[in-house]
Amino acid sequence: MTTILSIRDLRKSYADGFEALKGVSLDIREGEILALLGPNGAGKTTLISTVCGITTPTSGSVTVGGHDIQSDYRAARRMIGLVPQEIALEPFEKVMNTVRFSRGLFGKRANDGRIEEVLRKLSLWDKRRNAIKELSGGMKRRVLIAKALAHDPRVLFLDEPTAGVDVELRKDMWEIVAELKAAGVTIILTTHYIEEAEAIADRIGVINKGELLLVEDKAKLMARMGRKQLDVLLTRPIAEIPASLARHNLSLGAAGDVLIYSYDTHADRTGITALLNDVAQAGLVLRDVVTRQSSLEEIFVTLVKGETQ
Ligand SMILES: Nc1ncnc2c1ncn2[C@@H]1O[C@H](COP(=O)(O)OP(=O)(O)OP(=O)(O)O)[C@@H](O)[C@H]1O
Repeated sequence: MTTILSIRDLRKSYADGFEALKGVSLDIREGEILALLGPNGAGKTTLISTVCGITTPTSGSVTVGGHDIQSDYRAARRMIGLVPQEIALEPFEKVMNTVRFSRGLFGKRANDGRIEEVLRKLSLWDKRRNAIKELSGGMKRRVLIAKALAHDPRVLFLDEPTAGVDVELRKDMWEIVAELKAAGVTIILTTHYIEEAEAIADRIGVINKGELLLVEDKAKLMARMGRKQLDVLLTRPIAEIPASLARHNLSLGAAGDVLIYSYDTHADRTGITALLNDVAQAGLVLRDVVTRQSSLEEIFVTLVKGETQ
């Protein structure tokens, strides 16, 4: 698969000396959707801003489609679209003009047919003659996307695209992202919503304190996430797990009164029925059973916590 965006040992120290990126390296494949997860202040926006040429890196390099973002910035920028986190739009400007203007900024020749397509896709066509200030918050977000798409970028960055939007608009956004992917656009989005990453990403990257902790295929992470734990609480502690239960791969809690069973929720059979039968056959009496799901969120929290220790 072709690499469209290559980030090498990217570092960013702000004027006050704060190191927001501590050597991030990442290759992004053409046509994929990568979700970047990270707590507040992790460096997600700094990373996106640097790649998009809004922030200057302290060191390291970034190429987009082979174009260096510093020495060949015009060509690099033309390939990129950015939907920023904050809504910064001219309130009195008309929707159509705002989007037209964005296209012009990238030196692309005017193409109202294309602008119409983009506005229709984002359900903004009926609002094209309205001033920005007459739009709802959700529509303003759509305008931000329309602006970012106006020059037909190959790589689209979405910084928290669905923060504070309603469920319907979130679903619409996901659909738009899926359509763009189908059209071959590479998408990098930051999000705080784990379910958003689950719903639309091909790969997931976790960033914390300026460092990329993990980049992994979502399917693999989901497999990890699919693990569930069943705690079988016993009325009386036991010294060891009976041999008749060996096939269930159980572990025994420290106090000897909990049998811990880990299983895959995606498997056809969880093995719970057989386990509980065997537990009863072994003459053990249950006090309670408790299940616990290890989620992507937990994996994320564990990773981020591990870093701070
Ligand atoms: N201009 C600046 N000068 C100094 N420090 C900055 C500047 N911009 C950002 N930072 C700091 O860099 C760190 C990373 O900020 P950044 O906005 O990249 O985080 P983020 O992961 O996008 O967070 P959030 O999820 O809150 O949007 C933060 O500690 C922030 O305070």
